[in-house]
Amino acid sequence: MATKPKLEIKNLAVRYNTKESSTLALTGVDLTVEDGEFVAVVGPSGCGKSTLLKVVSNLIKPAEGSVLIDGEPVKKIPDGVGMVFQNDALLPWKSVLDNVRLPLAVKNQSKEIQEETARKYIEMVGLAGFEDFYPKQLSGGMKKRVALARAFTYDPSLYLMDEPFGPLDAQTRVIIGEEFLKMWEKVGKSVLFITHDIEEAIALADKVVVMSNRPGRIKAEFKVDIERPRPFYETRFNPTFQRLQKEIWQALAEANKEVGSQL
Ligand SMILES: Nc1ncnc2c1ncn2[C@@H]1O[C@H](COP(=O)(O)OP(=O)(O)OP(=O)(O)O)[C@@H](O)[C@H]1O
Repeated sequence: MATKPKLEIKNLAVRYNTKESSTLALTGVDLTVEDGEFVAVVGPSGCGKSTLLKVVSNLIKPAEGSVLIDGEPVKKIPDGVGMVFQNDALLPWKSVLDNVRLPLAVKNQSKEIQEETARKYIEMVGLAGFEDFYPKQLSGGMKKRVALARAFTYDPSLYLMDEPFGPLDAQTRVIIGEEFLKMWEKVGKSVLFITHDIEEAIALADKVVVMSNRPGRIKAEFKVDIERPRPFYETRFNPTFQRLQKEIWQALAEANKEVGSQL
């Protein structure tokens, strides 16, 4: 029997209304994330990628269409959804260990479980030995690792990620991407991942979705038929990767040329 998709977005339209203006940010968006699937979304700046995540996390309401998680319409910030955003804030007054165990403290798990789980993920992101450090003592890349460890500690069934490696330099991006991919391949949860980086999208995802200029629509979808586990960096020398890279560049170039309706 086919399992229900983790996330189903149907005929979604989103409009930002102010006293002076009304902006159609998304229109006719259909997108599915299957259970355990990693979907990356790329698209021109301002095409509505962040808006899409905000609707899924119920931070804004759509003008039309529906968002279903596990077949149920989203009515509040859904349980079991973990968010990692570009400028993910750690609590500056809490140590690395306390930041990472926070989601379990909120869930009232025992102190032993909190510590054991948090230490496991701190080690997995390569920060063993830094448990008692405070955020101000860490580099940008290390803070990002702490944020990822915290997301994994929360253990959501659906990850919503908006440019999670955004502020990092190119080399750190690759290192963190590698760590993240290894961790994700172990847990295998559903992910909706926004990025402007085509190579990152192909290296990570099962499916890459290209959005058009505003108002954002789905322009094309590409299945990434590259076996797992994948080496995050070396994957880019795989012929399938290179073919996809070319096709996605072309789709994006066309999407960039399209002049969308401004209303
Ligand atoms: N709060 C808001 N009020 C009015 N318009 C908004 C608001 N937030 C976003 N927009 C508009 O909606 C459109 C989509 O914005 P969004 O941030 O979703 O794009 P994006 O694809 O994530 O962009 P980028 O890649 O540059 O981060 C843009 O034209 C933007 O100006």
